[in-house]
Amino acid sequence: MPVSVTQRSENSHILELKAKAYSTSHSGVAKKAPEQQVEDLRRAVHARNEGEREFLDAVDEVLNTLRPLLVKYPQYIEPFERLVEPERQIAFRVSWIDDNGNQVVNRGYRVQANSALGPYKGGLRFHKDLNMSVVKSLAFEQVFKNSLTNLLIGAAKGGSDFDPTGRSDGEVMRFCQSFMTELYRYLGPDTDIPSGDINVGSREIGYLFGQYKRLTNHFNGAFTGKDLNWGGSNIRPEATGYGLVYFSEYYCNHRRISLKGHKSIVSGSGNVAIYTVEKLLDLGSIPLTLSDSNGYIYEPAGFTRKDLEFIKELRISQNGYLQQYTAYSKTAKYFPNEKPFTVKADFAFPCAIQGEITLNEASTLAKNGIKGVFEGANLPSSNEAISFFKKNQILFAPGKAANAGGVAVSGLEMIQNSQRQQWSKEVVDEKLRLIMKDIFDTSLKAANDFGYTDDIQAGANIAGFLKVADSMIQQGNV
Ligand SMILES: NC(=O)c1ccc[n+]([C@@H]2O[C@H](COP(=O)([O-])OP(=O)(O)OC[C@H]3O[C@@H](n4cnc5c(N)ncnc54)[C@H](O)[C@@H]3O)[C@@H](O)[C@H]2O)c1
Repeated sequence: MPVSVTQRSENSHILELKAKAYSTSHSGVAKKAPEQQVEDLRRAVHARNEGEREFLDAVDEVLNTLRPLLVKYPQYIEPFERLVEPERQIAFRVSWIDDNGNQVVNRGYRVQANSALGPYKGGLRFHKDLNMSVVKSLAFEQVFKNSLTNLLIGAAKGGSDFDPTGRSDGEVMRFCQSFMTELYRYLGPDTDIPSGDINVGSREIGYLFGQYKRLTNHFNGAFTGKDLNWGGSNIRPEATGYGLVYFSEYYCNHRRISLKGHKSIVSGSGNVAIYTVEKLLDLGSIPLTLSDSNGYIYEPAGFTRKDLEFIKELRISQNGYLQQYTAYSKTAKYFPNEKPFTVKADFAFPCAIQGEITLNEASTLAKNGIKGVFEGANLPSSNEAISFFKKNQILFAPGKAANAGGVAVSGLEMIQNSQRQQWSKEVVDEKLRLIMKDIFDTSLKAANDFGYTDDIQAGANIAGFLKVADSMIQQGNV
């Protein structure tokens, strides 16, 4: 039997035995040294996915930390080789009619990365820059994240290059209906359960679910992130931001530092950023910034709860660009076309989009004395930035662990749906807190077990991988 991550240090001799058994049974096939096999695999993945920069960066990020494990226990090289190839990739035309009667053609995607632990699960994103490489990178990342939640969910990601900014409700609805008319055949409560992501909130989930129900004649839990009235979970909108701050608190406590009374940079101003700021305020921390794709706002004494309520309203209004905040606040400064990572602060919470922290931003953050970077967004830091943080003893929590609260509460929504129940806010929040604690503890233990001390990025990759890989081995070569 493969051993679970939590048993791993006690049973490391079992892994050694399995490694020996594996090398004996594969002695005729695996002639090359494991180091060479891993390097060959890396090259093959790069050649097969040439030009898919985002996807290859995501694979390299994981492989960099898994390499020692794969070399020591080569029985895991084969499952890794299968894991980097998504089980299914769907790309499709989404044709719809805008308010002026014109035809618009967009592209839809769903990448079903891995189902070793359960039905595919992961968000849908509507963003003009979305392409197959980005979707594959996010789906790959989701494999490790979902594994860490311990909720028995597989991994997927999807969306479209449709940009809902400035579109009417009617246009968004017609787009969602056309999108779902193709995607519905790949979904279902035991098959694939999407939720929201950038620009896909409760309005879009409503339109998508409505069309799914019309086409399948089933009212079931094929979506999460639903409205509370028809099967949503309490705390789902807040879950990613709250979970991020809980996770950061556990990491800071471990290093005997505190978020309380310290200043934070937050990027983004969407779902994740807003509830990150809300929870930071609960803890007595001082959030200084928020941003969108046009620039950032800086509130020198930190946002108050009243400021946050204004920002929430701004977001709901269709033209809610962040710049409008300066008409409300006399003290805030707005910096067009800039990112907030030049502001001097103790902690950074990137909560907008992938690739927002490159080596440039990382070194500026370090010069300004940053103590920790906790990712609310998926893949916001480049691989060079991550190495830089680690070399400079800056705490770094990768999104796959730190922002897993969103998918975790989606998993709890699935449980509530199948039981036809709705739990209270307090119950869901407590479960969220425990899940984030468990992810932190599991990642820390895996890091310790494999010689990475408290490197949570390495620990999260190892713990997330081993559970999926062991399950893949048990389920045979499929
Ligand atoms: N919603 C969730 O539950 C969840 C869970 C895990 C991870 N995430 C990740 O968190 C991030 C934010 O998602 P969200 O749900 O808050 O989405 P959202 O649509 O609510 O907000 C997205 C934010 O990103 C900003 N943004 C978009 N493009 C940008 C660009 N090019 N440069 C700078 N800012 C840009 C938008 O202005 C907005 O403030 C994404 O990386 C997403 O994948 C979300």
